[in-house]
Amino acid sequence: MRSGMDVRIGVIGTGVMGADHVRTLATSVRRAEVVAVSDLDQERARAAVAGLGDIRIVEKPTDLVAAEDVDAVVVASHDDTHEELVLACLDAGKPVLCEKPLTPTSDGSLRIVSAERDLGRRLVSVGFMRRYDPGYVAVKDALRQGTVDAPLMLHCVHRNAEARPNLPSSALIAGSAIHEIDVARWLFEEEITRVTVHRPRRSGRVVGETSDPLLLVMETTSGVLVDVEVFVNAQYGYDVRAELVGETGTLSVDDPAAVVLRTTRSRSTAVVQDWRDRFADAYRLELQDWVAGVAVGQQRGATAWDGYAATAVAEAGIRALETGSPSTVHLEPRPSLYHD
Ligand SMILES: NC(=O)C1=CN([C@@H]2O[C@H](COP(=O)(O)OP(=O)(O)OC[C@H]3O[C@@H](n4cnc5c(N)ncnc54)[C@H](O)[C@@H]3O)[C@@H](O)[C@H]2O)C=CC1
Ligand SMILES: O=C1[C@@H](O)[C@H](O)[C@@H](O)[C@H](O)[C@H]1O
Repeated sequence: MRSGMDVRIGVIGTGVMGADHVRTLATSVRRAEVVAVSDLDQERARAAVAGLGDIRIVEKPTDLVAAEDVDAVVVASHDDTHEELVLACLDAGKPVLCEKPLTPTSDGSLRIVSAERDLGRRLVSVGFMRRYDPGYVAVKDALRQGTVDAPLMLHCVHRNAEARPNLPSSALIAGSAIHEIDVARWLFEEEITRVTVHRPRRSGRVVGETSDPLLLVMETTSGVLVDVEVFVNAQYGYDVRAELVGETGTLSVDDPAAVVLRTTRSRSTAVVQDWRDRFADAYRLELQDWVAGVAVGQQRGATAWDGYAATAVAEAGIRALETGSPSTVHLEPRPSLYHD
């Protein structure tokens, strides 16, 4: 990294999330300069950089990783491309912020953990942005200060307005509930050991075979219970909430709606459409912290180990979904590189 200079960033994948990250980095993150993007779909790449100044489009993502003027990389392409691209970044010795999930399988994440361990320094951050959401951060701070004494349970709601037809049921766990998996590990600073998945009556609004909604129940090492309702065809909007129950009180994270409308004997607030509205601050703060870390040679946010552990829990959840029985989480020993 060039000391005192802006961090020059390349973004791979300029779809929904990648285009959002390009715009946020280019307009709202200090010391960040987006110099290049790459997408299989050139049209999407062009649209993502339009009006943002001099950002070049690189055809092959591996050329972007290798480019001399790229200091650090954001990976926001499809899940099944993450492993190869993150490993290419590690090969090139470049910091990388990879969108969640780190990889679709825990074996793939372990290969990244091994490569990073061999390198002897942490370069990988995973896009678990809720760690930056002011509501979740306030809960973590309150928990640390002992405001509600020891945690006993965490109740979570995770609803999307609608999902694509025939979304695999496993995606409710590996694509959506993986955020709650990460939140629970991060809040309680302990691992999840067992997952049970219940299938309530299926919503008649689901197009295709998806089993929707699902209810996950997870247990942590010390016995905290975490339940997550995942409902990706909830129709009315995007709704993510959580309530932590402690020994002396509760801590809730609700949708931070800005305006309360009172009219003709009613009181209402809007429900957002999707995660880009709900977590806009979290994405910006995550990118800001990542860039600040890259500038001083520090890895920030969720690590490759966190990415691996979350995927291993999601895998246990998918086994539980398929078998109808509780499933134990298998984790390899945590390398010393990830002990702080
Ligand atoms: N942190 C969060 O809240 C969210 C994270 N995500 C994650 O972000 C990633 C992207 O998701 P979306 O933007 O929703 O998908 P998307 O389908 O809108 O965009 C993905 C883009 O990647 C491109 N792409 C695919 N393979 C590529 C390759 N090998 N090289 C270059 N470009 C390639 C596609 O052409 C597409 O433009 C996924 O990993 C997803 O799980 C998605 C939504 C929210
Ligand atoms: O990661 C995300 C999406 O992929 C997923 O589909 C949504 O359920 C999550 O809330 C969002 O943050």
